[in-house]
Amino acid sequence: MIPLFHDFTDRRVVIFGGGAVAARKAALFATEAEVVVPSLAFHERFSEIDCRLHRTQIDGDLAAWYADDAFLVIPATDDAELNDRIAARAAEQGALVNRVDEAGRTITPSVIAGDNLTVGIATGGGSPAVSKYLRQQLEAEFETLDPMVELQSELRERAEDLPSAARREFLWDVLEDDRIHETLEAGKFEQARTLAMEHHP
Ligand SMILES: C[C@@]1(CC(=O)O)c2cc3[nH]c(cc4nc(cc5[nH]c(cc(n2)[C@H]1CCC(=O)O)[C@@](C)(CC(=O)O)[C@@H]5CCC(=O)O)C(CC(=O)O)=C4CCC(=O)O)c(CCC(=O)O)c3CC(=O)O
Ligand SMILES: NC(=O)C1=CN([C@@H]2O[C@H](COP(=O)(O)OP(=O)(O)OC[C@H]3O[C@@H](n4cnc5c(N)ncnc54)[C@H](O)[C@@H]3O)[C@@H](O)[C@H]2O)C=CC1
Repeated sequence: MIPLFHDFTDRRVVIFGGGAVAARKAALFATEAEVVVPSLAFHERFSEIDCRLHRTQIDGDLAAWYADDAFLVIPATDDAELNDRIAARAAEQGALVNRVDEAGRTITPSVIAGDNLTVGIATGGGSPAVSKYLRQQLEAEFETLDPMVELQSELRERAEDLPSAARREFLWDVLEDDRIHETLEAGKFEQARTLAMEHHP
């Protein structure tokens, strides 16, 4: 499987079923997309998620109707046979389908989303728990690496006029300077920038 990052702004995501798994998917996609959730019942977590809840009984025709203008459809009911039907009707409408009860062609990774840095982790459906475990391990690194992206973006601009080899060396000297990592981790961005500029040729 090949990871591909997609901007979900102005995309519609329809999640069928309102259980715990659906709520986790909704929390992720609602950060960008317009999320609609048809279901008979809704997990309490939905009260904190910015999405539209439609209380309804789902069948194949309704699934096709919802899928018509959806970019991504997530069949997330606890009824595998119903999920099969939703997936088939959504695919007919040309929507992407993310099954939650088996590894299909599209899967949701574990995500760490910083202000600047995004990490997505998947195991091809082999072990979602390992994806989650690695996400938890990497989250600690994020406190430094997320602001590091901001710093590096600035430095790339400041180093625009350097010959490309010198520019690359400057950026890597900053990346490999432990003092700068520690300073960023302490939340002292200005000080990190000053230390970084010491490497500027
Ligand atoms: C194929 C996939 C389809 C998809 O959902 O897109 C899928 C399928 C299934 N998951 C199952 C179980 C669990 N899923 C999790 C957790 C997550 N599952 C997620 C994604 C995916 N899950 C896709 C593959 C991702 C990959 O390739 O790694 C994550 C990463 C993203 C998210 O969903 O938000 C999220 C972690 C988010 C985070 O916190 O970082 C845990 C861990 C836990 O709960 O502690 C368990 C229990 C332990 C275990 O089973 O491993 C079952 C059995 C259900 C049953 O038993 O009934 C199936 C169905 C099957 O395997 O047949
Ligand atoms: N991808 C993942 O990470 C995981 C996937 N799963 C899979 O996800 C499925 C869903 O899990 P949960 O959210 O825990 O289930 P759940 O039982 O909490 O939620 C199912 C939801 O579907 C709704 N529903 C069922 N049939 C309906 C119908 N005909 N019309 C309208 N609404 C209907 C219910 O009202 C309920 O809100 C599980 O069956 C399992 O196969 C489970 C754990 C993790």
